[in-house]
Amino acid sequence: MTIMFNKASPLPVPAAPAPRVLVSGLDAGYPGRPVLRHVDTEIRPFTITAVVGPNGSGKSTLLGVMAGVIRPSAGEITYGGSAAPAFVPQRGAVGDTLPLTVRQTVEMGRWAERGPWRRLTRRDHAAVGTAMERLGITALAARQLGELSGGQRQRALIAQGLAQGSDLLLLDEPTTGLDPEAGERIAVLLTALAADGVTVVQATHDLAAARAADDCLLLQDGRLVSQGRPDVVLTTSALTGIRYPA
Ligand SMILES: Nc1ncnc2c1ncn2[C@@H]1O[C@H](COP(=O)(O)OP(=O)(O)OP(=O)(O)O)[C@@H](O)[C@H]1O
Repeated sequence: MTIMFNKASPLPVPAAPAPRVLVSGLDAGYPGRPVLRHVDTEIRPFTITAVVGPNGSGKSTLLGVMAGVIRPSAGEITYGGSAAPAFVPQRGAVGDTLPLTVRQTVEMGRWAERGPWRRLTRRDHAAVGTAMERLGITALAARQLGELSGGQRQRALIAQGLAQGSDLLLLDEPTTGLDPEAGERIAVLLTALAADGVTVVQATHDLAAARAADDCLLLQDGRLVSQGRPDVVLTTSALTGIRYPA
């Protein structure tokens, strides 16, 4: 007797989602100071990508290009989404002597859409309130930025980014200089944001944060020397090679 099996038709392989950011052949830097050279990479949507590398390797420059504040000298950057990225600069780059309350700081996140001089609408206030709540800083709303701890100030800056309502959040060293508890709080928050559909890219010197990311980009002297899962990128030899303490 011959038993005939129906040949199973192959299951359709789900297509990988389009990258949220696609970087091809990118060169960028500053007048008279080329930094990034021939960078090719893509940022997967709804993930956390850690950009790592030694001081001066070009992490902030890459974020600046993705944020649209540094113009590439060659190559292309394309976005798989319509919302402009929200950029959260290094905490040290934001003067802590500015006479701004936490609420005013977060409200500045609405300026891109509203402009600095127009009154905020009810929708703007709702976005600001939601961002402050999400970051656990509602009770600090009336406090001056300069009176806050490093972790609180960092959360105010992330809330400002969130208030922009973008699904692409670019953060420059969000946990640098924070105590482990404050850093962990931010790490948990970024994970929750990614789960809610935000694509997160963070430049970081924090090895724990890099290891917890979905993807890592390792820069050295402006070149992307490795990219992929953290366990593949952050090998002992790679970390020794870039003079990170392993
Ligand atoms: N505004 C600027 N004008 C000229 N050169 C700059 C400017 N900003 C950065 N650079 C230089 O570009 C190079 C890359 O700097 P970048 O800030 O991107 O590195 P990084 O990896 O983020 O460093 P770090 O870990 O210290 O923050 C460095 O050599 C730096 O000195």
